[in-house]
Amino acid sequence: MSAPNCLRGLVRPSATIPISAPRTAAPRVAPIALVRSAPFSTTAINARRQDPNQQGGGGKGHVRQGKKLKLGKFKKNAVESKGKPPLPGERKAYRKRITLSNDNAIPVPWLKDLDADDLASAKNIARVLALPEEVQDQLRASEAFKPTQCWGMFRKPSLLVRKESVDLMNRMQASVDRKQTLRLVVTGDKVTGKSMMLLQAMAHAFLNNWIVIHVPEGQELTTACTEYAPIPNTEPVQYMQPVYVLKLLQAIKRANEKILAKTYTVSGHPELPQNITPNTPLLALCNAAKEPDSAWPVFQALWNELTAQGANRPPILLSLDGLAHVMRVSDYRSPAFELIHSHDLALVRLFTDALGGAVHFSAGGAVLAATSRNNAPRSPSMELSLAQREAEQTAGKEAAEVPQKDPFFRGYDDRVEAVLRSVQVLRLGGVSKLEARALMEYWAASGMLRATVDEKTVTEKWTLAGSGVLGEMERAALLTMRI
Ligand SMILES: Nc1ncnc2c1ncn2[C@@H]1O[C@H](COP(=O)(O)OP(=O)(O)OP(=O)(O)O)[C@@H](O)[C@H]1O
Repeated sequence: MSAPNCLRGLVRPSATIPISAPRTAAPRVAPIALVRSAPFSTTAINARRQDPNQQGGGGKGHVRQGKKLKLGKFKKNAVESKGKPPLPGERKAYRKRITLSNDNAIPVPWLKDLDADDLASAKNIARVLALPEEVQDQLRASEAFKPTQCWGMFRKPSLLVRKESVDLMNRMQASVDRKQTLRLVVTGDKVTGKSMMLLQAMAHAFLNNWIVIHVPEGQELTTACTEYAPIPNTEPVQYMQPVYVLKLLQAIKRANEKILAKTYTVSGHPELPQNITPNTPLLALCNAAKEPDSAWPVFQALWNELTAQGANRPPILLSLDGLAHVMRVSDYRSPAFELIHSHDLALVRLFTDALGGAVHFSAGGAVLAATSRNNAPRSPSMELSLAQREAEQTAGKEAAEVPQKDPFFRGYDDRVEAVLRSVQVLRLGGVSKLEARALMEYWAASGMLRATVDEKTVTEKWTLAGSGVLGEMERAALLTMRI
């Protein structure tokens, strides 16, 4: 209300009080004391409500009594704040969290820990063996366990020794005996146990004092989710991924600490931030990488040391899961905004060179890769090369026709074919009924399978799981128990 109106309201006599009420003979005095001012109000309706004489609608103005249109009556109440939002990376850490033990599972009395040569021994086929604690730590540091696997259901992380496991470990052992490098790709249908086969190879390597370098997900290198920078003086230009390499170096250090402390450099590395002289433990060399900036030069120095010819080195296992991701053009772009081929990323190049046979380990070793069916881009050249190698491998046993390129398809990649020209292929399928029974007996002994394990149940689950595909068997038998 404006100021003049307010003042007028204060002095105006009320309409209900007669100005000349006490008509007496007394001299007329202006009845200022009797004047009642209208109550202060903000609107005409309020003024009427506050005025007792106007109650009941006696006034001239119309007060609407019925329903009123209320805008926004269905608007949700503001959501209450539910505390602190998760920090960056917290959700991902939760998603990738690995639980290796379940206190509610029954301990299996007959479960034995793995020994150095258990995985290479044919007498252990169709047996379930547990991972020793030290190896669990090493595998965890290398990120060999996957959140999609069923580790969190049992008291102790254990694995089934398959016919193929023994075959692979024997090939690895034979290559070390001959001081050669086994180059092999594990492939097969969905959830047939390819990642688990890599894990078994790593467990065998750790138990036999090899140095293990493992790239847990090929896609982390090529989907443009980590920083990259061109490496000076490389032609054609190669790119380093400093943050990823620093993480990898730390994983290598944690997983191979004991063996790196006992292995010494053969040459000096004055180019590194911390001057490394000959005869320094490789562990100290790994420790020289404190910042992403120095990670790639340190990794290169470590790799040169590990592959130094004539030096006293332990056998080396280099492995990668999700091969298809590194067998294609990556999502990174060059300064000219052209897509970068995965093999121009220095770390991927290092792996593909080793898989292609360009690297020789002085004490022998293995370069292993596993394909994945869960999350993999199409790589026609990789598929074709693996099919060709497989056909060539079986050619001696049966007359298999080697698949040829489709002359009308233009999506083949020569660089991929060159890498996979001479690799061995290990195809995984379902397990035998004997192996399936061993695993089901372990599930039942742990209290996770509430059925009598007999011929009928084993056959039922084995058949339901597409002839013993391990991931499917878990789905058929343990799905209800999955945490
Ligand atoms: N040797 C084994 N012993 C016990 N369990 C196994 C073994 N091999 C595979 N499994 C189980 O089978 C499931 C699938 O295994 P894995 O993750 O290795 O499959 P994969 O072939 O790598 O799958 P994808 O095709 O999705 O990449 C896992 O839950 C794992 O626990």
